[in-house]
Amino acid sequence: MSAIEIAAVSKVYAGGVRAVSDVSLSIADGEFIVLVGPSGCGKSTLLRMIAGLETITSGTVAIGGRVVNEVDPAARNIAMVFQNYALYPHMSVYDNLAYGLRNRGVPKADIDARVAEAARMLEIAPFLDRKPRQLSGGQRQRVAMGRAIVRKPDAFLFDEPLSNLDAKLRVSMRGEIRQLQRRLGVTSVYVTHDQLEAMTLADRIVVLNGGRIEQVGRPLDVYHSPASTFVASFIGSPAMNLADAEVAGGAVAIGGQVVASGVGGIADGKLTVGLRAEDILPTPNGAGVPFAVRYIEELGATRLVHGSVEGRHLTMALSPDLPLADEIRITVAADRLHFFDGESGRRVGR
Ligand SMILES: Nc1ncnc2c1ncn2[C@@H]1O[C@H](COP(=O)(O)OP(=O)(O)OP(=O)(O)O)[C@@H](O)[C@H]1O
Repeated sequence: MSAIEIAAVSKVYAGGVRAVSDVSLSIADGEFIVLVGPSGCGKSTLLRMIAGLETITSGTVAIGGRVVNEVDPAARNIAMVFQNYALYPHMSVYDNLAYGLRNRGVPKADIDARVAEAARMLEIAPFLDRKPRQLSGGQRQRVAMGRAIVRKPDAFLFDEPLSNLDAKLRVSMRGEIRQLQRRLGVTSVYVTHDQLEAMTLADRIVVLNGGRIEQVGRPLDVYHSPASTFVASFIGSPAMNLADAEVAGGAVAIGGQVVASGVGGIADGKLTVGLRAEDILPTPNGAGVPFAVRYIEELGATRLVHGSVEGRHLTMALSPDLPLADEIRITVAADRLHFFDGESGRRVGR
């Protein structure tokens, strides 16, 4: 087990693509870090630099206090789990698990014990004699995890390990990975573009945008206090509503309609206001501002109502028990609003 220290790391690929720019991050021993962001934001490149599969253009990566920039991947004592499992098709599950240990000259009795232990933890003991093609996707993913575990690495690196699985299996494997990581206490770095996976797995989320860190924080802190419009629209489903707004004397207006008043700590002027779907509230008896309903999505436990205030698109989440109407009136809890600079998109105020 080891801490990982990433200091001012950049990656420029041949041809001049700047994939990672000046990223610094301290990952504590035993911590589960999830790198999340849209396609092309540089998360795989950053992970591959930690693994040693990609050279580092500038900056340093240290694992367990040792700078590893020039250290071979095999000598970094990390284990990588890929989305395509990377199992040897002609070998049995047992041999897939034992392969790396045999190569390192680990005694047979030791190998047997480690494989048995991993197989028990992952509930793949009945399949040790099978070939990978005789397993389901979820079982193959477990074997890939097992191969990482038996090596007793200083860190696990996961590159979208669940993206080949169907939605239901992804949810259950997500839970398994989280519990396993907690039990083993191995420092882990996990790459995904799925914000829900990031929210549910991470001790801390690292949101990347264009090769730079946009925000680092615990999942709920990022959710409740996004540092920018980019993070606000990326973390959370449905995405946070963002609208141009005018603040004057603590009153917040969207399209001239005052949706909240008594807002403290925000200077008068034009801003981007952010509001979560669940923070837009229907008002009874003609109070609040008119919200024109466009269409509705029934999700079972909640109902997403898409509509607009003065032509500005907003989505609200309502209880399915409430009666439906073409026009509802709404308000917003003043303390639930987020404010962002209209130009830079950075969070302002609270
Ligand atoms: N070998 C390479 N040579 C040149 N450019 C590359 C190379 N690999 C990646 N890139 C570029 O670097 C940027 C970051 O790519 P990277 O694969 O790290 O992103 P990502 O966030 O992991 O995306 P995805 O979720 O699609 O895998 C992209 O613009 C990509 O086109």
